[in-house]
Amino acid sequence: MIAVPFHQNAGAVRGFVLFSRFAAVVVGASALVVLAGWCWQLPLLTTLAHGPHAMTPNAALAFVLSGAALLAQGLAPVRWHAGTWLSLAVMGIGLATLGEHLWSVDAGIDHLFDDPASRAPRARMAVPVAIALALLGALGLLVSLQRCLYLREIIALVLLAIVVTGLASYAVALAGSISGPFEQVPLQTLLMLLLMVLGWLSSTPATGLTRVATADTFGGALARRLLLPSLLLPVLFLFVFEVSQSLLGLPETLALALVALSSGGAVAGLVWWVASLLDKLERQRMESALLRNDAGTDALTGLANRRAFDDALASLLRGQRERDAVFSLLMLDLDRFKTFNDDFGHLAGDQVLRVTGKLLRTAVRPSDVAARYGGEEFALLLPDTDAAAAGEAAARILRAFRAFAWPQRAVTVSIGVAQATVGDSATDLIERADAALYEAKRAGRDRAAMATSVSAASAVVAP
Ligand SMILES: Nc1nc2c(ncn2[C@@H]2O[C@H](COP(=O)(O)OP(=O)(O)OP(=O)(O)O)[C@@H](O)[C@H]2O)c(=O)[nH]1
Repeated sequence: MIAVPFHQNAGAVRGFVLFSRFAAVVVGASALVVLAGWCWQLPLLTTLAHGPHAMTPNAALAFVLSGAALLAQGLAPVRWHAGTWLSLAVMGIGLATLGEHLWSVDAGIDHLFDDPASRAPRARMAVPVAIALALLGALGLLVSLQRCLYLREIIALVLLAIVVTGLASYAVALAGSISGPFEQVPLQTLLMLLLMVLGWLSSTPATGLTRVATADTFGGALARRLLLPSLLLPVLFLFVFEVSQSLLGLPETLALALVALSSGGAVAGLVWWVASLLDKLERQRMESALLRNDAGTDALTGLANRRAFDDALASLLRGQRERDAVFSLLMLDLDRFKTFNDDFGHLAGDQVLRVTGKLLRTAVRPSDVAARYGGEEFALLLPDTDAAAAGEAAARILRAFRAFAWPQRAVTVSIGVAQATVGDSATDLIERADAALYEAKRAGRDRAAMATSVSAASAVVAP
């Protein structure tokens, strides 16, 4: 069972870990076949992939060890496990060969699988392979030890650069002839290296560079789809360049124009692809925002519903605790609404509630929260508003109700006003505003009352 950290895409994390095991098995098994080829002198097995050179036995041994180290990495949670030692051995093989190249000595590392009777010529891996294996061992070592994250990522990037340059040389070779430092590097070595580097990076999907590629975000989705193709694009461009020159016989300027055209096309394709992904994402975001709005809206009045009001109140109380932010609450109740319903019917009553929604929305600022609290009761949350300013807002609402041309008969409203005080809970504040509303009703309706303190009776504002 693979533990998936928060914000990481579970499928991607599992996929990366499985890929790392797959890479370990494929590389380890292929390198074993090459070793078998050397042991039983079967040249066909030593050159698995097309190329002028066979993989040397000590390079194959290093890949077997590295594959085993990568497999052990997934199985052992401790730092110093078999994988750590195996990675050290891989590094040792690379460094020893490098030493032989540098000081022109024969330390015996090239004769590990020689048949003593046949006096076979030495099979020394090329310098780029020795460097790459030393780095591969170091990469495995650092991943196993869970140390030096940045150094680890730098080593992985250097290795990828070596592999891509080598593959690019092969792209040139496919179209013409290979030359330069990668002349003696077998293609299978490059492919095994690529698999191993990606395998080591994938074995810890929640850290370093791979963390972005497994993130459960748009960036993660993008990285998963684009990183590998962008690594291989230079190989493709070089191939196009060489084919157009050596196979098609095009002049260099035309070949360059072809490469420019294909790279422009590739970039345009990528931009289009990213744009279409962004477009899809934006539409999904808008749809879910609409759904969220529906869930927080009262169907009859279009105001915020009770749930949205509770959320807004909780957030304002948090702001008050954290930043000492001032805000006020108005509780409103339509006067004698039962009689209105009885006299003119529920449908006319519903129409009054709709108009009330419109009047409240126009009477307050866009940043205020106007909600239907329940039945014919409404609530207004006024951020950055003290009791005096909230009293003015209440007076404005009363005037708007009086000024409206109600079709059946005049409809009035009573309002309780309370400013939030430090230490208030939602219930405290609502109870104070309700008590003030009760005072307004008791004093004759069509008026507002202020809650003067936490416990004291409300001061009635004259209509
Ligand atoms: N038409 C309609 N009426 C509603 C709705 N929700 C609640 N009511 C009515 O609102 C009325 C509220 O009546 P009461 O709570 O007695 O208060 P009131 O008649 O307004 O009297 P005071 O509040 O004391 O001024 C009830 O008759 C409810 O049926 C609604 O969605 N539509």
